[in-house]
Amino acid sequence: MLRSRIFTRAMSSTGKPVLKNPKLLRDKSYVDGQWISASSGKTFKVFDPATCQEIGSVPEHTAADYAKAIEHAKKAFASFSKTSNRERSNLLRKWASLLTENSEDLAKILTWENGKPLPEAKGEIASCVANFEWFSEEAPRIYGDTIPSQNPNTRIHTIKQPVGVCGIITPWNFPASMISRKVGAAVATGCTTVIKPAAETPYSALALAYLAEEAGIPKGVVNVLTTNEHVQDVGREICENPLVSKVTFTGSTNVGRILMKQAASTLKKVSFELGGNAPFIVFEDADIDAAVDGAIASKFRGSGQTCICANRFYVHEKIYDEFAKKLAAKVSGFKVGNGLEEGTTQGPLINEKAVQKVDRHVQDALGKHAHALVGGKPATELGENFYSPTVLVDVDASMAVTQEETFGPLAALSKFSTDEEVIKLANNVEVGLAAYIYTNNNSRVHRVSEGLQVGMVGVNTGLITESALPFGGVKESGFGREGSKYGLDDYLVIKSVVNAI
Ligand SMILES: NC(=O)c1ccc[n+]([C@@H]2O[C@H](COP(=O)([O-])OP(=O)(O)OC[C@H]3O[C@@H](n4cnc5c(N)ncnc54)[C@H](O)[C@@H]3O)[C@@H](O)[C@H]2O)c1
Ligand SMILES: O=CCCC(=O)O
Repeated sequence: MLRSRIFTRAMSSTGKPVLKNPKLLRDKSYVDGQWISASSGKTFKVFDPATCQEIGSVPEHTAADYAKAIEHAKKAFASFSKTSNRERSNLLRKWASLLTENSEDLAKILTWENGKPLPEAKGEIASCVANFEWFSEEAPRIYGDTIPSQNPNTRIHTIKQPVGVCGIITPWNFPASMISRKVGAAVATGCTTVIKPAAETPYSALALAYLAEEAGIPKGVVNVLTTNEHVQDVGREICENPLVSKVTFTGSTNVGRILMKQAASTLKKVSFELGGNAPFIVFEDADIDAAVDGAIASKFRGSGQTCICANRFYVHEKIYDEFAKKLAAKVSGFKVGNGLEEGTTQGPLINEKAVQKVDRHVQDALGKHAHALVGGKPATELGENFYSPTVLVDVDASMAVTQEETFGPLAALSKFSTDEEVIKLANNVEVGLAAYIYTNNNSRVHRVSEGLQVGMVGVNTGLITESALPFGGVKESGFGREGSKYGLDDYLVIKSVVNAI
């Protein structure tokens, strides 16, 4: 029954999504305007996390293959860095409109390899379009300054120039939008790129490369190469190759630490978006129904696998029981299944390891004194990568879920009584990406937002991401801001020109 519904909706009898434009599904890497295999001829397999069926194979590139791509990107930089800002703006606009034209197909590919429900995948593609449009609007406005000198016989002005070749390393949880936020800024500024997508989700990245080619982005500017077993050597190559000027990475804090050490050898510019452990705080004066909706949006998007997902819920003791009951009721109404099936609200996790991590957090909490209002175990009847959306109550700071990012569909609820107490609890972790607060007290909004050690605060909303938002964290969640009016800064260097007259 389940499979037949999936197949009638989006799949052919061969198990591949029915695409209007089959050319979007690429099984080669894109380097210097050519579609290439790995120099060894080796490939690796990619699997659908919902069915565990093979999707296909893509090239298994070595560090030496990436080094060649970096050389091409360096060569392309010589001319691309000299193009006009308007020209680059137009290229980004064209790329954005091709994404819009192909958005249904791109979303299907994304769901197929990542598992998220199709409506969420469509939302992710729309966010890529928004990122490219945003940066196409920023590109013509890269201004320098005229600065009054202390010396009456000297004039100072600054120009902003592209930093150079950018190494881009991205995760599987947003296989398209994490690339678009980085490559959009790179193209806007005149940088060239070598992109390493996650091995779990290479097809969205390759489809973006295909549309870059169609948009007329010059060869060597956008290079996408896939790798799986060589990831550590490739990471080292990107970080240590002297032709690369900047490394931008989204992923886990532990890998961020490795890359930062490696990039230190050539003192590259780095910007890192790393793991989070977002607190979601509901004060006693909050609109409880709105807070429940916000909690669902923040916690369960991507089955809990976004870096800004709420991870720790702190609910005021006066409204705790009501909030918990309402949240559990909504979560029990979720439809868990294959993301390509109509009506699915929760897809699978990316792999078995992810399921094990969620279960470790759940069992640790249950083994202490937490209780499950809903869920609490893997949903093996749906497939090996599914976990039942879970709400736990009576959670406290002794449990792993409050200290580590779960990255899965587990809402863990603790009680608090005072503002000071909850701010302390919220800040008692090493990371600081996002936080959410629900309150109708305006002075509390300011006090608490200012007291939280994070890069982004959602106030009475569980959804904060958009291209206008300076996206990024503090503490061990990394540094640098993507999107927004600041999103180009990491791809530019300021040159000061001092002119004696
Ligand atoms: N801050 C953000 O914007 C953001 C966004 C998405 C994910 N994340 C974080 O990423 C984590 C989940 O994603 P993940 O499991 O893919 O993380 P990950 O760090 O394991 O992988 C991210 C990327 O790094 C690559 N990688 C892994 N080891 C590497 C190495 N030694 N050298 C070079 N590259 C290497 C992977 O192949 C992938 O492309 C979560 O902790 C999440 O919070 C953060
Ligand atoms: O994982 C990163 C979050 C990205 C987003 O919210 O779109």
